Amino acid sequence: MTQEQWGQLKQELLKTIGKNNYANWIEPLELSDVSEGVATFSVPTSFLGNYVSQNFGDLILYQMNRVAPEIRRVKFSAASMSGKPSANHSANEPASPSQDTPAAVATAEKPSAFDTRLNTAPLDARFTFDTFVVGKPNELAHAAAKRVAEGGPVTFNPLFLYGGVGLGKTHLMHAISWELKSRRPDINVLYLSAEQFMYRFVQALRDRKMMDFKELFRSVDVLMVDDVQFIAGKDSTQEEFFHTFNALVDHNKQIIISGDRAPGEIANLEDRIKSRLQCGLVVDLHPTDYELRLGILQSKSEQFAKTYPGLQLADGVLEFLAHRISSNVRVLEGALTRLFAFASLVGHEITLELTQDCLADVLRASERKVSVEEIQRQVADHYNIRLSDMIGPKRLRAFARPRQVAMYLCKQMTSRSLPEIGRRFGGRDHTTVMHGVKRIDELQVQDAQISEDLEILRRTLES
Ligand SMILES: Nc1ncnc2c1ncn2[C@@H]1O[C@H](COP(=O)(O)OP(=O)(O)OP(=O)(O)O)[C@@H](O)[C@H]1O
Repeated sequence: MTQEQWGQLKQELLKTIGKNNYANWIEPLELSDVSEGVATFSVPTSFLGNYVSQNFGDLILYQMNRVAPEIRRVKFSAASMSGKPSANHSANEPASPSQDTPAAVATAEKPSAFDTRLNTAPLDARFTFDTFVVGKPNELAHAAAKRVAEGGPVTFNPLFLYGGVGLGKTHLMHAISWELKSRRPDINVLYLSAEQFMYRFVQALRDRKMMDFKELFRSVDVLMVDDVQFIAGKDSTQEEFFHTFNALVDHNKQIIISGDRAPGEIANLEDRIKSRLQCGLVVDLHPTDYELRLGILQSKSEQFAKTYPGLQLADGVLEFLAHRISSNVRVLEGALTRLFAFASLVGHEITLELTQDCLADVLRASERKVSVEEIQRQVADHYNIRLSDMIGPKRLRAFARPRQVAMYLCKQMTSRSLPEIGRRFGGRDHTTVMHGVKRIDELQVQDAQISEDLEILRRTLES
């Protein structure tokens, strides 16, 4: 197992356990040695080693075995790779006790993993309903998740949550799980990613423990499977998933599934599974809008204020970020974390200027590239006129005003020069464009309708 192979394998792990778990638990691992069938990882603390070993140890071993079948064990050692002492140990101290994850050979002597418990990814303690900010784009998904989390009679089965990257699917699933566990500690809730399902299934096949596997999955009261698109194209796993699904539904057990798109749109997913997934309630998490982003930023900055007491946040900073970072919530959160950490380091109030400095790269990356054509199309739509009339020579006010609005937006939202914009508007001169831009600049303060139009158009174009 080379460092390069480990690097590739980490990417697999990222897909399996999600970005949050990955960043917390896998990223800090350093592969320090592979010899005599044992892969040793250096970890910064024995706590981390312990945790990774318990929760991800066999997953790591399984993944490693795909490229290096000779590895029988993975070991997590709190001594650093370079031989330097770790934070907790002096150079002369022996390395802290490492935590070994037994390989298939060793597990054979132990009680089967299926007899004890499932080694699934742990729930993130921060992902609760309390910390989930609700807005228009996610209110339906939130309401459905809340309903399921009440643990009452099963009304829709399955609940299928879908949406783009970083929009809160995993957060909602963990929240359901936390809530169910606190309301009904007696019931058996199982949360896992679709890849973990596959991994368990493959392991059961390999260890000839299919009966245990089936029993275990059929004994849960609530089954949650995250990122179901992963099993697309994996025939035997799909087959097993289908049977598990049916057995649970037959016994009126709640199932909650998430995916990156609607069931019908997942390529290479068997039709019978698609149709089962569509049987219950299918709800999607829409891309965030400005208000939701602002709400999330406000809620997160209140939490940060507790970590960094005394740190001042200037007015307008959150609004600026909500306006400028329109990608997913993960990016938004990351930006805020960085901003607070940076400001506390330099001991400075978080001003707009500091924000622009500190987050220059994030802001640049999330600059939405809007084209002149897009703007023209949207504006024509908005004013209900034909595109050709807007671009063409007619001077009627009904066309001239929208034309000026479109020119203004092109100047604001693209990097095109005035002559270039002029060319795209039927070969007009750059002074005409300049005049139009100036006129709209004036009008947006005097005319409430124009300023509202601009706001709507900007938002549509940015989303
Ligand atoms: N409405 C929300 N309120 C508060 N935090 C949110 C909200 N939506 C997303 N987040 C946060 O954004 C981050 C990404 O969310 P999550 O991991 O649930 O996304 P996901 O939809 O599962 O993405 P992926 O498809 O990448 O797995 C998490 O830290 C989560 O807490």
